[in-house]
Amino acid sequence: MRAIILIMDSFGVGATPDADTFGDTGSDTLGHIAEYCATGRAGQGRHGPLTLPNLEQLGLGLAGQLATGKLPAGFNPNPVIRAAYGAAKEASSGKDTPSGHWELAGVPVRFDWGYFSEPTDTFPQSLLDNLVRRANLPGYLGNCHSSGTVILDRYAQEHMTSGKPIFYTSADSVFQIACHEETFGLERLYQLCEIAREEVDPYNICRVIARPFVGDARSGFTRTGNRHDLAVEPPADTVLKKLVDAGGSVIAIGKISDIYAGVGISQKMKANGLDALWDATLEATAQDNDDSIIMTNFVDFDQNYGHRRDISGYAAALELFDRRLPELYPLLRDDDVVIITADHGCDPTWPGSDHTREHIPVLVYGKQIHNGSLGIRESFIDIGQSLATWFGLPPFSEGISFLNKASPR
Ligand SMILES: O=P(O)(O)O[C@H]1O[C@H](CO)[C@@H](O)[C@H]1O
Ligand SMILES: [Mn+2]
Ligand SMILES: [Mn+2]
Repeated sequence: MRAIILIMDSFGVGATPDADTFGDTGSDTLGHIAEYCATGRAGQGRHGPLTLPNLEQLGLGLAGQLATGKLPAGFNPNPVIRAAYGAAKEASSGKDTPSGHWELAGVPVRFDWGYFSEPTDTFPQSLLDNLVRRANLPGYLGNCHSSGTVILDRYAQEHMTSGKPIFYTSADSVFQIACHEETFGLERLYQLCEIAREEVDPYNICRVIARPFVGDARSGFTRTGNRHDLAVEPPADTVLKKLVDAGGSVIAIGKISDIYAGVGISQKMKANGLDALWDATLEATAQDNDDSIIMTNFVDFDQNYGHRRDISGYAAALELFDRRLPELYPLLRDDDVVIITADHGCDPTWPGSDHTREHIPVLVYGKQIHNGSLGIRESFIDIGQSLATWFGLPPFSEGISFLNKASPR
């Protein structure tokens, strides 16, 4: 038996009851994209209503309706349903990527991460001094909150001439370092991030992220697929770790391995871009790998469209994802389950550039699945608990399974 878990990074389906504590009441990644499409306000590079026929059959529109009370614009109120569908609230205190991923693997993050919250002069001087000394740097640029593309417009040229790395953060518990792959060097950036990982540990920071880029002032600067996240380890055993400990395997595609700090991962497949991530997912699913979890993070939704507040881009990416989905079906076996979900929201119509506190969709497809509503799930932990049940692993102390133990072939 296998579980194929597809994380549509940042694809929320409507604000949770606790969204007010995050300033996110009314945010709705799916609902707002659908509304903008339906009213002709998402027409760059695409046109018309948001068209996701395959996800609709898995209950996406109804999951949105469960979360918000309102069917997303353009969705059929009575679709043919081929899956179990629901929407889940988050138990973790943050709305960041690791919290979301760890929680859906059974391990919520109830402690508070450390944050660098000052908008400018953001990082403690002693941290900056230690980095300059230990990595032998000529200084640094940034030292502020910023979107990762905006900060390149501001500092990339100066970085190239001075050799000073760009340090920045966001509302997340992150220390991000942007450097030019050629002038600064990719390996040197990774080494700097290793040092930074050690230096931010006392501040309880979840991730150090290498954000390499290429280009020049004339042709513009672009970030590359060589991003690398150095996360701390999950605070308890995830369902991935439980499966590997029991002799199964976990195939991590895209940034999944980074997010779980490599813990509970048997094999990594890197891929850059939605199509390449789909190709890798299909390749892994086509292999004979019984007793395994295949897990893919589709980061583009978040990184290229959600944070960039690019509504048309997000809609087009969803439509591409939906078009590729049917390629998965012929590769599935009778004792496989597919779970399509997310880790938080990132409503591209929302002010600012950060994540939004939202329900995630929980779409569950497989021959052994009873189609129909799973309702509102109290936490993402239900996904991890369901996987523990499915694979016959030791259960988590909380979370309610929506799966039965798989009947093997
Ligand atoms: O603006 P960029 O660099 O894409 O940063 C985004 O990516 C980081 C990690 O997900 C978050 O801090 C978020 O703000
Ligand atoms: Mn994320
Ligand atoms: Mn993000």
